[in-house]
Amino acid sequence: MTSEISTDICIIGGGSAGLSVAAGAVQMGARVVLIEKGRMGGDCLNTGCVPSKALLAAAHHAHAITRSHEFGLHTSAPQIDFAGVMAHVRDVIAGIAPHDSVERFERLGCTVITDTARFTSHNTLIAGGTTVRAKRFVIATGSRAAIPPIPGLEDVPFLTNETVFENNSCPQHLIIVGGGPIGIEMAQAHKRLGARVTVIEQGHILPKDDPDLVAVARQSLENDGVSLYENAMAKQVCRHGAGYRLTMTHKGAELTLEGSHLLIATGRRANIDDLGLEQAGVECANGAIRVDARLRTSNRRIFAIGDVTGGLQFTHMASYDAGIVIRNALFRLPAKVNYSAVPWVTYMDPEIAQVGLNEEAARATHGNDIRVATWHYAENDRARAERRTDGLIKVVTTASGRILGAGIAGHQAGELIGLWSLAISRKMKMGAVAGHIAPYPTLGEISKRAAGAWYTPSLFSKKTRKIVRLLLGLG
Ligand SMILES: Cc1cc2nc3c(=O)[nH]c(=O)nc-3n(C[C@H](O)[C@H](O)[C@H](O)COP(=O)(O)OP(=O)(O)OC[C@H]3O[C@@H](n4cnc5c(N)ncnc54)[C@H](O)[C@@H]3O)c2cc1C
Ligand SMILES: NC(=O)c1ccc[n+]([C@@H]2O[C@H](COP(=O)([O-])OP(=O)(O)OC[C@H]3O[C@@H](n4cnc5c(N)ncnc54)[C@H](O)[C@@H]3O)[C@@H](O)[C@H]2O)c1
Repeated sequence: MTSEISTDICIIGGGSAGLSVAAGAVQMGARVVLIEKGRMGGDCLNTGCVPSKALLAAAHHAHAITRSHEFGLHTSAPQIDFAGVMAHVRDVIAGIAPHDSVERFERLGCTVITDTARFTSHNTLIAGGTTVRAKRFVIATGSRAAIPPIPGLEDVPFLTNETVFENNSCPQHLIIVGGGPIGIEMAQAHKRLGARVTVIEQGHILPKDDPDLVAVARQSLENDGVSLYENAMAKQVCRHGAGYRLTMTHKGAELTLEGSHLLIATGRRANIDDLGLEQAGVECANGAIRVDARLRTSNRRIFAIGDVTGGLQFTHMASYDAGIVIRNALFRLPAKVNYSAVPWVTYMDPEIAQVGLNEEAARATHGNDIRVATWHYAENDRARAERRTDGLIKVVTTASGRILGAGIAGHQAGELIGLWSLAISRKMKMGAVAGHIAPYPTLGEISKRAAGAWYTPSLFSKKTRKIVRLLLGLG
């Protein structure tokens, strides 16, 4: 049976991006059709942020137990029930799922079609037996794991983010190809849950982060016992018994590893195939949908947001993009994206967080006319009390003190980065952060002290001392 629907907005993809537009638009009075071919909630809920953070939470708990003696507490080593850990992961997903469910979106007033969408013309698509005509479309079809051209890989089964959370038994030896956020989070999670773990990275780990922060991450992984091979090239993979044999070159030598499990985490590929983009007049560039600053595609009535645009691939960016689309599509406002204050966090322990420009990027855009202020966790009383003294904050400013970027490697870095995100988006100077009152003893003082450190050279200079002595001399 076929049917036809005419609507205001039709959204393809029920992940973070699509759901954010749908929930906003329908509650603002638009008629919304939402089409999802798989699980509502997309990657973030089912195979991304939520399961990875739930797995990491279990891993960090296990690790904390092993450190109990540092606090004068004596416990035995944690007994890790890997299947139990995975049950916890699934329980966390199940707890959040109702919020992203078909039922909730139908209650909000959306028409939800659970099928695959494909454009048939500039203003029509088909999903299952339904033809949808809409004034505006939003493509939010996300991304999937990109598979690198390693000889032999096409002939062996391997894990990606889509399958790694379905594994119920602890890998004896997990080999991870790719040292980006997925590879590193999964490496630490599995190591702390009892697996032997090896990471093979063609460059250096966490390449999008500041090298000073990455050094903290690398040390932590090495302390945990993760084997890291950086600047290593995987050459060949094959089956070996029930596991895998991987050959790589590293520091000029050829090495062979044998592992029980293989996880590929080498980046993402936008979901643009079989969408009928040609019929819709939507152009792609570099394997992703090309959009302008208003997130419009080459067909001005079709927007694209989230991972499918190949930009910054985070859930918070999917929601941010959704807000821009709502302003453009519903209110006809020419709202444009501004990505100057986008934070991101890798949730290893300690966390690695960045917002705005790191030192290298700031030098590339502002030359050497920048200043860098740092402060170390070891100088923070709360960090000492918690025995979490590894790490630092690094803030980059213009010569006049306008904040360009901040990076934090340390306990709760993800919670601390919000202040800097606000500071950059509000174009604040270091004085604003230096002048605020931070409660004692909190890790938040690290931010204030970094801002204070920025003033140290001028505050405690010969000139200041001269002025103070002069003023005191007045009586
Ligand atoms: C392991 C992992 C951990 C991550 N951790 C974090 C994190 O901690 N923090 C963070 O901010 N980000 C994280 N991310 C990134 C984050 O998950 C993504 O940026 C986000 O999910 C992108 O949302 P999206 O809506 O663009 O795409 P998706 O979530 O991929 O949703 C797209 C949806 O479209 C559907 N679809 C595709 N094609 C069609 C079609 N033709 N018809 C109908 N439906 C279709 C898909 O089934 C899917 O449900 C992580 C990603 C991974 C893989
Ligand atoms: N905490 C978070 O916010 C979080 C967590 C996980 C994922 N994500 C998002 O998902 C995206 C994808 O994550 P990712 O880690 O898969 O991708 P990524 O692109 O960030 O990192 C992939 C890494 O794999 C390496 N690589 C590529 N091909 C290789 C090869 N053949 N051999 C060895 N190494 C190779 C790259 O050099 C790179 O370091 C991230 O960029 C991020 O946007 C976010």
